[in-house]
Amino acid sequence: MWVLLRGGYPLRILLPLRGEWMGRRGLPRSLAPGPPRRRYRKEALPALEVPVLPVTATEIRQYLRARGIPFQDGHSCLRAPSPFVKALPLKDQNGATASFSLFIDKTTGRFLCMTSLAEGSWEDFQASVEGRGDGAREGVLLSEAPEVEDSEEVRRIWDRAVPLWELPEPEEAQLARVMFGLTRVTDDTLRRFNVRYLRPARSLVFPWLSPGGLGLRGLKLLGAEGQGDGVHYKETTIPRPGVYHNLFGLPLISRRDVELVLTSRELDSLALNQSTGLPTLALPRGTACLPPALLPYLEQFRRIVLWLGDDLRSWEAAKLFARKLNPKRCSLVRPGDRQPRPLEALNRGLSLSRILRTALPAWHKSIVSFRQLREEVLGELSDVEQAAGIRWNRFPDLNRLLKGHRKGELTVFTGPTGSGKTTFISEYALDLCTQGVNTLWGSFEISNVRLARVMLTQFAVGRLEEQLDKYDEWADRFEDLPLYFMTFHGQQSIRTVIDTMQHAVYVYDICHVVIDNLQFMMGHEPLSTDRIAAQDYIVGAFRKFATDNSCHVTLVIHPRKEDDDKELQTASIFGSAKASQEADNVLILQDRKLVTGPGKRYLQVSKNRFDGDVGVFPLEFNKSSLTFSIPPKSKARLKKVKDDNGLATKKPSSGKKGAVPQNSETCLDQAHQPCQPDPSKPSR
Ligand SMILES: Nc1ncnc2c1ncn2[C@@H]1O[C@H](COP(=O)(O)OP(=O)(O)OP(=O)(O)O)[C@@H](O)[C@H]1O
Repeated sequence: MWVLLRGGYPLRILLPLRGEWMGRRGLPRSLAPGPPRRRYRKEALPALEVPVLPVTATEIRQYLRARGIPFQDGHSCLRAPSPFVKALPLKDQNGATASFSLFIDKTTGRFLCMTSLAEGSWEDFQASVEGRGDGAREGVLLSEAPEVEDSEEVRRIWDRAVPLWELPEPEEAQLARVMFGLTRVTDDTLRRFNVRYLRPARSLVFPWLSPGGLGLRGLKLLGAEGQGDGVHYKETTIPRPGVYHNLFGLPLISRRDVELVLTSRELDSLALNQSTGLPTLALPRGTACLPPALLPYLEQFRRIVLWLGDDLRSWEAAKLFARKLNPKRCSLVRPGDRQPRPLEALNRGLSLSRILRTALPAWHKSIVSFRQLREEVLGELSDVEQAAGIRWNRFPDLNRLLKGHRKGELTVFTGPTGSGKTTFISEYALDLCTQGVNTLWGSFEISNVRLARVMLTQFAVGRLEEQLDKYDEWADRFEDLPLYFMTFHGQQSIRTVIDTMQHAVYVYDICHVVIDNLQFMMGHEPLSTDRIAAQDYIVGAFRKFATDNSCHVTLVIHPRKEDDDKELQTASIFGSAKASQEADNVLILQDRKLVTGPGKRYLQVSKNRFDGDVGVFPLEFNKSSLTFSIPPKSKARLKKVKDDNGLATKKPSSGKKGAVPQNSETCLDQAHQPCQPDPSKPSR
């Protein structure tokens, strides 16, 4: 992840540009493995695994009672004695709690045994309790052991890294402290958290230690790089981010700790712990996600304060994570000028304990007064750019009209049959996904393989058929996107689809779901005798899902049959007016080939609830890259439009994390570059 350093540190530091000496993970070649690596993975794409019948907390409790297994109800998990360790004699209440080392996630049924590190699905647990299959232990996975190759690399890097105070040149240590904003963090803090420095990569190294602090399971490297007047941080994890489940700081937590401050960066945890003495943990992937696999480690805390950052995205993430952790025990530190992120607060000489005392409870009843909302409203007003959502890199005209992609909205997308709806929506979603928007695809019409092929071509902005030698390189990068696919094909019931989406939001922190298309949910409806009522019901279900889960849903709906030479309108969406009423945005792919010749399409924004701007802009299809992004020759036209709106003169944001360039030239140039990972966004 790249994070722009903010705060009052001297920023004019000359740092080497990344060049030839860097290997695949951004590590010096001497430390990176030799030839490009291919790993065999069973699934090339992260297809979403959902239990056939999702289990509920009530069913889990009933099952445990029926089997005579004692359990305790926790915040996000049930605790029970683990069948994977030898039973301890139960003497007293404390003894019982200690021996209850099995944590069963109340939402998914997945379990983790903290003693043996065995883990598995609810079905695995049932099979082992019932002694089915190959016996109790064979049915479950042991917590993913690092690949040999990874563990060698981890060990090699760790052994070459040294504590900052052991660097031979004091100037080098001082430069590193300045670069990482650590001038006020003491050696003692760095020692307690076991932080080292890797000289050849000019990176801090944060270890991922096994419970008990003995084994080394992985590493995170944090590099700093000069960029203009600023410094960018870049994170690299081993193993790769998807399985990097480290709660940094865990070895320092005692069993008796009942309060915790959760941060989104290791450096923030250092600052917090040093200045408040409170137990603190850092999330492995910042504000991108809170994997449920980590929840058992957080069960012991009666109170958790989330202090994730200083922007609106961190605030949104804190609210979402609090839901998973049980909002009743969570408080949130609101971003604000006097409440920056912990490391910056330390460097500015602010009192971190005082800021913690201002944390707001995450839980409130279903009725709120303006008093509770006023801070939220202020946040939106003072950060208009982030409140408008994430901007597309490839579609500046869409930014001009819709302003951005926001959580909790419903977008309805329609267009004539075969006009390129799937192709367009694939690029539109891919653009957001490359910027760290965790995306779930429900492609009911075309197979995931075909869809992924289209997306990969769009990602590489070119035909891969003719450059198969580059396939692995692109596929490796594509694989690291936070992109998931539902494995449904053909007709599905809306209930199953919503359950799957719910599961994905919980497990993968999905914030954008694409459903292509709604007609595939209508066949199984009990209301199918009345197709219009069925569609209304389904649209209502997606609307509710988007609002309840603060997740954007993009829904493709076929138009009703109209004359070929007529343009579509909002009223052309199949069914009653419900779809357009419920939608926050309505997008129509207009096919004016009869007038303008084949290949020419227009995208019309015909509803925009956020700020009302509607309009139309041309799309030109590029058959080899399957992209619709604005071709370079439209630059002048677009620039004029931007100038007319006064947007082209607008400066890019102050460099806040999450901000994207607004300058139209920048966006256009990016539109036809092969998609390089955006350095200001999580690199996964
Ligand atoms: N503007 C375009 N000009 C020419 N071909 C296009 C254009 N857009 C998409 N295509 C091609 O047309 C085919 C159909 O595209 P796509 O599946 O995206 O259409 P669709 O509108 O989703 O279809 P359906 O109505 O069946 O859902 C694909 O092979 C795609 O590459």
